Amino acid sequence: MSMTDRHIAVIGAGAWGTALACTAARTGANVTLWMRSPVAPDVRELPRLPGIRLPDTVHVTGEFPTQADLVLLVVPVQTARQVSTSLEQSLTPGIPVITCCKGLEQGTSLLPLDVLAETMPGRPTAVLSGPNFAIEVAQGLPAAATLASADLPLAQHLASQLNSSSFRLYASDDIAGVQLAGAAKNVVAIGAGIVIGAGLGENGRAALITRAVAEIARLAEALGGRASTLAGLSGVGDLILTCTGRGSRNYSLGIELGEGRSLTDILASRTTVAEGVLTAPALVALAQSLNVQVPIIETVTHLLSEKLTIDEARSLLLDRPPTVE
Ligand SMILES: NC(=O)C1=CN([C@@H]2O[C@H](COP(=O)(O)OP(=O)(O)OC[C@H]3O[C@@H](n4cnc5c(N)ncnc54)[C@H](O)[C@@H]3O)[C@@H](O)[C@H]2O)C=CC1
Ligand SMILES: O=C(CO)COP(=O)(O)O
Repeated sequence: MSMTDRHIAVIGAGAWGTALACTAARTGANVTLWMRSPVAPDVRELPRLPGIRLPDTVHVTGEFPTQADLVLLVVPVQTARQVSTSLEQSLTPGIPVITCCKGLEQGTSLLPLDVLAETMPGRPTAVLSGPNFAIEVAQGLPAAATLASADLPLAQHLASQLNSSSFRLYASDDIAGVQLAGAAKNVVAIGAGIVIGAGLGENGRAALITRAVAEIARLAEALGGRASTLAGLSGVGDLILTCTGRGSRNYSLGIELGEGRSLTDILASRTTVAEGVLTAPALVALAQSLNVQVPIIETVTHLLSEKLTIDEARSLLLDRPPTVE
């Protein structure tokens, strides 16, 4: 099959789905982009990424695909169960689905691939995660990400299908580590934003990010993942981007919280998803069930639910007994 005979289906036309449709089109594939409220076929600019013109080989549709070479699921993680359940009814068995969601399901604390194992049993699946602001990927600026599957040859095949000269993909088989890193970095980014918004300084932010790596690595290992994954694109890579880049919705939400705005006010003024807000309590529940200590993630969760003030949170983290690194 030539590269141009391929069909990549993208489910979800938010910022990230729109960007992934653009990068998939750059591989030479034909792309269908599923939208809840589809626009007319001649509309070439979508609301979540204004200023980005969709390539001619991207076709926007309101119909789920029945056939494709691979499918990217790019919806907010809290809707992954509902959307994948509907998708499963039309998609031919055996077609691989790659989740691009970053977060844990509220209530169950399940990682996206565990949700798909329930809604799409038996289907080959993988996860895509890395330091990737949608707008830059859509513009074709250089970026890289990890594509992980429990089946490494499948991960390598899928990575080769999405790889291009602007979007470089690395294969992995550490699905627990990659998914957990992608979920947790959103919570850590809220914490990093709070540090900056409250004027606590860049030293504090660097310390918070670094100690969070240790926390996430412990959790990843408890779930059967590898601590070394945290040194990769889905770990430190995405923490660097999301905990320092003003383009991050989670980090900017944290900054506003640190400046004293209430979570309710901030969320009311936004239309885009900040996955860390609902993932934070789900991560705490997961850590408790695995008996893993996650003081930073727990503190951010308490700040979000206003169980702690910023002053109390600062004391709680800094007054912990000294330990070895
Ligand atoms: N924006 C980014 O730079 C990146 C986002 N991600 C992840 O991708 C996922 C999606 O994020 P974005 O595209 O940025 O979100 P977004 O906030 O830009 O858009 C979300 C989209 O999902 C749709 N949607 C909401 N509820 C739905 C439902 N019940 N059924 C179907 N569609 C529904 C909305 O209409 C909207 O188009 C998140 O898990 C995010 O963490 C990952 C990497 C980069
Ligand atoms: O996942 C992202 C970058 O890798 C996007 O981060 P935000 O969801 O915080 O904007």
